[in-house]
Amino acid sequence: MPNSVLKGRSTRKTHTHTHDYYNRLSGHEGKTSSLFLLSLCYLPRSILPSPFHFHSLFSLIPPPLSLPLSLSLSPQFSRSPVSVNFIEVDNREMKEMNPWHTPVTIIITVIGVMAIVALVTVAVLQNRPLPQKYKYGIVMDAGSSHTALYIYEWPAEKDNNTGRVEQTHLCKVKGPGISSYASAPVKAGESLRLCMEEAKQWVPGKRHHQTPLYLGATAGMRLLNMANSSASDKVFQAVEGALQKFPFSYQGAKIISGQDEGAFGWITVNYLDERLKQGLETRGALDLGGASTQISFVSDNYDGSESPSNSVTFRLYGNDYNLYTHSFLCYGKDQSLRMMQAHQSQAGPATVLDPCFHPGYTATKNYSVLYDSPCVSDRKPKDAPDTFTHIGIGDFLQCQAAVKSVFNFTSCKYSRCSFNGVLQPLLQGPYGAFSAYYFVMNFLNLTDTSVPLEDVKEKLKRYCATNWDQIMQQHPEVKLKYLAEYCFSGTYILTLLTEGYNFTSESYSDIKFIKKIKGSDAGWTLGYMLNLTNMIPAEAPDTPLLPHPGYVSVVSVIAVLLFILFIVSLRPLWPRCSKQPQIV
Ligand SMILES: Nc1nc2c(ncn2[C@@H]2O[C@H](COP(=O)(O)OP(=O)(O)O)[C@@H](O)[C@H]2O)c(=O)[nH]1
Repeated sequence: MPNSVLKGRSTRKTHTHTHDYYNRLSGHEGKTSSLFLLSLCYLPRSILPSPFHFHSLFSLIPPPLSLPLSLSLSPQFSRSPVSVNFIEVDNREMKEMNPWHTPVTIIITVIGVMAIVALVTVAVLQNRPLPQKYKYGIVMDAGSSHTALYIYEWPAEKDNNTGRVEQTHLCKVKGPGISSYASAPVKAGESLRLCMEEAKQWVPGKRHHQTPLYLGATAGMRLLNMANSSASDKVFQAVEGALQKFPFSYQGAKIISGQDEGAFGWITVNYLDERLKQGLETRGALDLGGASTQISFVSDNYDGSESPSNSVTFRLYGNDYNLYTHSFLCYGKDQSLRMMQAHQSQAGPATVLDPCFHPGYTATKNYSVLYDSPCVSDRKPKDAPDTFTHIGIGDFLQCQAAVKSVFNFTSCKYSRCSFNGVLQPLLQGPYGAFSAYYFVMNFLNLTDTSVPLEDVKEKLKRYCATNWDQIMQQHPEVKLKYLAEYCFSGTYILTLLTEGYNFTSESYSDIKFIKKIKGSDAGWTLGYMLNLTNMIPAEAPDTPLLPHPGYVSVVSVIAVLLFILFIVSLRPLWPRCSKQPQIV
C-alpha cells in the first residue's frame, strides 16, 4: 500500500494497535517488551537499509530480557507518514525460524565483541600516560647586583632530550651580588644559605643527590676578577664551601664569559618559544644587566668570517645556527650610569647637575664609591673633594646627549659596527629584550613597541621632567634606588637600542620586552643548564607517528570498523521484517 494512505487518521490507529500488539508479545497487560527494536520499525524508510525488516527482530529478545517500558513514540514520529510492518506472529515460532539463534552465529558474535574490547583495552592501557616523575636542576645566577636561584624540572622518562624543561621556583638571594663581598668573602657564601634551604624543600628528598647544582657568575665577578683576582678567588672559595654543604650534586661555580652569557640567553628564549625544536625563524636576545649587556641574533649577513670572536655555532635538533653575539662589559645599566656620571664630573665639581634625574632630586654621594669600578677608575678626577652633591634637573634631551657620551662611534674596522668598534651585522628578525630591559620599560609603561618611537620618547620626556616629590608620592612601594634611576634607565635603553644597536623607528617594533616565557624567566640560566646537561640534542629526536590520544582513537575506530564489517559480512543471515507490510 502506498505511504500516502497512512496520512491523517490512520496514524493514531496504528499507534493504538501497536500498543496492543506489544502487550500481547510480553504476555503482560500494561507492560511492554523489546520496545527499542519495535520503535526502529517506526523510523522513516529513508534512513533504514532497505532489506532490514524489523518485525523478526522482536524474536531476538528472549522474554526474560523484555523491558517493562511503556511505549512512547515521539509526537514527531506519530504524526509523520510511516510504513508499518505489522504482523502478529507467534513468538516461539519466530525464534525457531531466526538464523541468529544458531549457536555458531552467537559464538562468533561474542568472540568478535570480546576481541574488539580486548584490543581497545590493551591499546589504552599500554599507552596510558604513566604518573609523572620529575628530575631537577638548580642554577644560581650570581649577577652584579644580586644572586638568584632557579630550579628547573623535566619529566624523568623524557630524559632523552624530548621533554620540556620548565622553571618551577625562583629564589632571590637577600643582599647584593657576590662581587660586593670582596672585603668579607665568607658572607658571600652565607648569603646563599636561605635560598639553598628553600631548594631543599622544593626538590623531593630522594632526588637531592642526583640534582645538579651550578653557579655561574656574570659581569660583577668579571669586573672584580679584573680589578682584584685574589679577592675574586676568595669569594668563589667561600661560595663553593657553602654550596657543597647541601645534598645536591654540586657541579662547580665559575665566571661565565660574556659570549656564553649572550649565547645561553638566546638559547633560553628560543628553546622556551619552541623555535629550536620546530626549526622556526629564531628570535634575537637582548639582555641588559647591571654591569654588562648582551646582543645575540642570527643574521644572513653574518657567517663568522668577519670578527670570528663574535660567532657561536650550534647544531640543535638537526639545524645549524651561526649566532652573532656580543657582550659589552660596563654597558649594563648600573655601570653605564657610573660612566655617564664620571663623564659629567671629570673636573671633580662639588655639585653635579644631572639631566637624567628628576627635578627636585638631591643626594650627597661619595666620589670614591662612584669611581670604584674598572669601568670608570681611569677617569677619576685628581683634585676632587670626597663627596659631591648630585642634583637632578630632569631634561630628557640633555640626558640623551649625556648618555650618548658613553658610546664611542668614531672607529669601525668592520663592514658595520654598533659602537666601540664592535662588528654588528644587519639586524634581522624579531627580538626578545629581557632582564633590566623589561624591569625598566615595564615600570615606565612603555613595553608596547607598536607605539611609535617618537611617542615613546615624548612620554619619557614628560616622565623625566616630573618633580621627584611627585614621583615618590606616586610610587611609595618602589625601592628608592630604582625609582630615582628610571629616567636615566629608560633614556639609556632607548639610546642603546637606537644609537648603539641601530634599531630604527620601524625595526623598534620587532622588539618584545619580556620577563617570562611560558612560566620560565628569560635569561641565560636555562640555556646554560640545557647545555651542560646535554638536554638539547644535535639531531631531531624520533617522534612517534601519533600522539597517545590520536593512537588510541585510531585503534578504536579501526576496531569498530572491523566489527561493522564483520556484521555486514553476516548479511545473508540477517533476519527480515515482513515483505508484506500490513497497515492497520
Ligand atoms: N627596576 C628594577 N631593576 C631591577 C630589578 N631586579 C634587578 N634589577 C636591575 O637589573 C639589573 C640586573 O642586573 P644583574 O642581573 O645583577 O646584572 P649582570 O650581572 O650585569 O647581569 C641591575 O641593574 C639591577 O639593579 C627589579 O626588580 N626592578
